[in-house]
Amino acid sequence: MWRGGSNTRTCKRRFFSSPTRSRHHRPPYICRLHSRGSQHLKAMAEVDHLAAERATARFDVEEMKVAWAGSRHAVHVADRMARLVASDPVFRKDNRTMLSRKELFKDTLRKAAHAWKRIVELRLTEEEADLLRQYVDQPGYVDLHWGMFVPAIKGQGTEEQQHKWLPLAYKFQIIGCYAQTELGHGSNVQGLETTATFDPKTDEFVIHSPTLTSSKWWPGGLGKASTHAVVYARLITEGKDYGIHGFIVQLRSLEDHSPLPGVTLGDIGGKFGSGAYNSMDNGVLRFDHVRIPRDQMLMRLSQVTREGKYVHSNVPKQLLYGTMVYVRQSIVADASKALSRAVCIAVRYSAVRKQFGSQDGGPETQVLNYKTQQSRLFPLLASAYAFRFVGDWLNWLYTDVTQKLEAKDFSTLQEAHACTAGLKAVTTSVTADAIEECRKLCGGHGYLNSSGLPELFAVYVPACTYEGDNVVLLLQVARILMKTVSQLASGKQPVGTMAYMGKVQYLMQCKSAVSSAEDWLNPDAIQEAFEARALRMAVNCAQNISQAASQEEAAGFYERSPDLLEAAVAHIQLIIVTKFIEKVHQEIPGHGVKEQLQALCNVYALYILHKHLGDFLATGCITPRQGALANEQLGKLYAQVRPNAVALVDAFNYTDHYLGSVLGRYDGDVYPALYEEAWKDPLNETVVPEGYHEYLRPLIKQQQLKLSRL
Ligand SMILES: CCCCCCCCCCCCCCCCCCCCC/C=C/C(=O)SCCNC(=O)CCNC(=O)[C@H](O)C(C)(C)COP(=O)(O)OP(=O)(O)OC[C@H]1O[C@@H](n2cnc3c(N)ncnc32)[C@H](O)[C@@H]1OP(=O)(O)O
Ligand SMILES: Cc1cc2nc3c(=O)[nH]c(=O)nc-3n(C[C@H](O)[C@H](O)[C@H](O)COP(=O)(O)OP(=O)(O)OC[C@H]3O[C@@H](n4cnc5c(N)ncnc54)[C@H](O)[C@@H]3O)c2cc1C
Repeated sequence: MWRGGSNTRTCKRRFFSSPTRSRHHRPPYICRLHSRGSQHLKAMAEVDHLAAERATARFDVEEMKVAWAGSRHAVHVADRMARLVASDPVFRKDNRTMLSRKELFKDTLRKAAHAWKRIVELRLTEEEADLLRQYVDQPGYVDLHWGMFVPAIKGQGTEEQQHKWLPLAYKFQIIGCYAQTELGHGSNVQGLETTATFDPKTDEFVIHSPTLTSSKWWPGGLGKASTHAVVYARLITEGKDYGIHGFIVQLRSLEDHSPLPGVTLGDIGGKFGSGAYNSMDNGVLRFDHVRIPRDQMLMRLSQVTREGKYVHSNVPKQLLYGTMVYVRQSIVADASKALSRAVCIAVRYSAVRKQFGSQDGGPETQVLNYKTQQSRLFPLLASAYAFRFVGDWLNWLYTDVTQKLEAKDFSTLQEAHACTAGLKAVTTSVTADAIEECRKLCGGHGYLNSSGLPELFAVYVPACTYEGDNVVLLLQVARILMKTVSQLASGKQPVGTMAYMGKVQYLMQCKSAVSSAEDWLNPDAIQEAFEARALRMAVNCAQNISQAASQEEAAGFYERSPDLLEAAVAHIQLIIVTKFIEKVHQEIPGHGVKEQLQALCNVYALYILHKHLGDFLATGCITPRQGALANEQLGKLYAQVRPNAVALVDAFNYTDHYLGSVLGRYDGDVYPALYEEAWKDPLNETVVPEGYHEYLRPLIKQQQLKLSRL
């Protein structure tokens, strides 16, 4: 029932079925020096400025690529798709931040059309097509069409409805978006105001926006591109409001793209940053009594009969939220991609950049050698790997839950909701902050658009808000935690990622046995500390809520919500640490690969412990001395990561095109690239700037005149 999204890692479905493939190779970087700006620089031969760094790696990078990507097949396909995109001039993106909004939007339409043409020509599989979409790396209507419109129909449409609408969507004969959020309500889905009133006389629903605040507001692809939408509206039949349901509504003519009668739509305007999410036409939509046939209500979960009777199938009504659950799990996988891109740029540049420390005219110190740089950067590197592995696990969980739902087993619905909501919230918040930290780690040059980091940040930050505001989602996790704690007394054994709570007697009083820094390398010591902290924080919250004198539970929850947020974060961090530990316990081939992952796993866990030391100490599961030992061990781990750092980011296997950063270039030759990039700015198109004769010259002349009068 949540057959919304396919697991693209395993899906081999071909859009078209011939095996013909073209091979593309990474073009060697040619340093094209700008004619005006760099006459004094000689064209340089290709040099690997990071070769010395790569030589110090103590593991097999090719095998680490496999561990990162998930399989040899995944490395191969990703490699092929990345090169295919990088070698195609239509997918150029280095000028993106200089385009006007209109140019950027047209460029997005062009890229999407070209991508589709290549997908058809090369007969790519769904897995390959999705990778191609990712490497094109420009948000656009196709994301919502494939990522939400199609999944909503698959998950909430009947067989008949799928049969009718999906072939049209698969061939782009219609373009769809997901129109849920309104001007007045986004987080509170039950508060949406758009109405869908059944008219038994004509066998139609009348879709209407009764107030300004009921205007649909934000849906991506709605503003300019979509012909159709899945619209969420209050279903009213026989005079009764049955709450939110999904409806397929045509918005624009399939002939000339003009809005259909009764439909008002447009783009909601420019967004944060240059380039970035401005390629997306987030839209506004109002309905004035628009009529659609009854069979365009998505009727898999509930139906309205010809006579207007409302019938709800015997399934949980939360299945209506299935599309959001699907996208939330894919957002976790995306977090590791965005974070690893930022970290790749910051690590490579930190290895190239030198400041201070020159002795007797010798070279200065690579900034990567500063312990402060390492203590800011290596936890982010470890987090990228942690998010990658927890993302893989979440993808598995989602697939598993989907299969269970198909068999009408709803027992894991709550687990899926808690994990997708919580992991979406934690990974996106950490990633957004980490991209900004990587910008600072790159010093002044990180602030240039050509570093790639400002745009990456601007395009990424809305992930903290869309698909559920992170605070709202963490409060959902907290509610489930409180429910689980309250059931412990009745002897009900928690399952899945909450199973550790079943060890309540032990975890509430255990004391860590760590007595040396090395003891923190023991995964059991880490696991126990994280479990004890998460459980004790949850139990403390539950006690405080119940003690909130004479208050109702909801009021107590409201009062304690800041603490509940922290308890939810602790629970989610435990999941991430657990999944990383489980990953490292698996058989991992390749010289030194397992050892590196082990080190990164320890960095991730001990960094969290160090950062949230207050939580661990307050709940009493570790002592201040044990906290200090964890920090001591962390320092040793950073030293262990240092010689491997560049190779660890090479293992992400990103092309220079995808990274889109002069600072993160594979060859580390950043200075000529920075220099060259500066000259491409439109301001440098003329030597004397436009406006000189109007504003600068008169000013200077006026001052000169004043001076000459003195
Ligand atoms: C050319 C190239 C072609 C390429 C071809 C490629 C092909 C490949 C295809 C793959 C493509 C993939 C692309 C993916 C890209 C995706 C891009 C995404 C971009 C993102 C754009 C953004 C979109 C949006 O933002 S959409 C709008 C999102 N909105 C929200 O998230 C709203 C948040 N609010 C809520 O979810 C709810 O209001 C909530 C949960 C806060 C409260 O709900 P409520 O109904 O009021 O309920 P409540 O009382 O709190 O809870 C009741 C009960 O229900 C349980 N619950 C809640 N939610 C769920 C759930 N989701 N699942 C299960 N259970 C749930 C809750 O726990 C309560 O339980 P009980 O306590 O037991 O009653
Ligand atoms: C780039 C982008 C793309 C989007 N794409 C789509 C799309 O394709 N389709 C679609 O339907 N929607 C889309 N959205 C809308 C998005 O899903 C909503 O903006 C999101 O769900 C947050 O809802 P809101 O805007 O109502 O925030 P609000 O809920 O108004 O949040 C405002 C503040 O209130 C706080 N808050 C709210 N409720 C609570 C609470 N119960 N307890 C404590 N604090 C609370 C929040 O934490 C936040 O700090 C998109 C949004 C963005 C930014």
